Amino acid sequence: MADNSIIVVKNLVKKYGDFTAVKGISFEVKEGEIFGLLGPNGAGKTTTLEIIETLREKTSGEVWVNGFNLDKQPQEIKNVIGVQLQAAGYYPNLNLVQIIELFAGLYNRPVDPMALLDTVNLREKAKNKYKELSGGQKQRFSIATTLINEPKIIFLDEPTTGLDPQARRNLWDLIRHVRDRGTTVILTTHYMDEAEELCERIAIVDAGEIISLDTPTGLVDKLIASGFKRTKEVKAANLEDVFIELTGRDMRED
Ligand SMILES: Nc1ncnc2c1ncn2[C@@H]1O[C@H](COP(=O)(O)OP(=O)(O)OP(=O)(O)O)[C@@H](O)[C@H]1O
Repeated sequence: MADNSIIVVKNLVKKYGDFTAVKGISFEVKEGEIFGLLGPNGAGKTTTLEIIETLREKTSGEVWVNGFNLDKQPQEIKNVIGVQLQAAGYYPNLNLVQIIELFAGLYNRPVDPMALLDTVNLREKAKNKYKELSGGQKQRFSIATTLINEPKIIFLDEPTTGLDPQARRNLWDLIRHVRDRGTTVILTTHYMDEAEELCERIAIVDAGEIISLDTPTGLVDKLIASGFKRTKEVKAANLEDVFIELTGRDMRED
């Protein structure tokens, strides 16, 4: 294991009955990086993530997180990771501060809810209920919930799905900010631009296998070196550039 690998996955297999969703994958995530699992629907990204998070049983293989073995030290792993708490929406009558306090209680940790809400730019929504937030605000709040226990690693499953371009950029900035504070980030996405923009290294997952793993530039260079040529001429801007240029980078009531 390389010294700076905070996650090590070896020959991980997950079967659901007769169906093998994860087919013996191996990869390492380095401390302090943003690592992406990129792949189409059903590739096995969420399954892989949730096994590492101790939320799903694996069929075989080995996993270490921060040096802790998944089979022997799951509680130690839970203590150093932050997961998105989907349950936030189950508390319709609690406001954001109360939800944070509730989860901090579960983690048995003191927390400063306003400081945490500041991190994700939601201070002014502190007294609002979760259901009153927009899609982008919900996503930001869900990132805040990963940070409650001051984890070494956070896991984000499709963090920007369903957001508009401004909100996506805002969330990318937030994820980079979290990483800059020293937290390792592992995320899943099926957006190429997100992986390219945000991730230091990407594992491309398809049908339960890692078919390539490298930096975004490394992946593109490999393809070019193989003789690949685009059939269509590429313009210096794309439709998303047009949209951002016309509507601006400012956040909406996301
Ligand atoms: N609990 C389960 N029982 C049976 N099959 C499952 C279960 N969870 C996932 N699968 C199957 O395993 C495969 C991988 O699913 P997974 O959710 O890990 O993919 P994914 O890459 O995260 O996809 P998506 O991008 O759609 O979220 C899929 O074919 C899915 O139907």
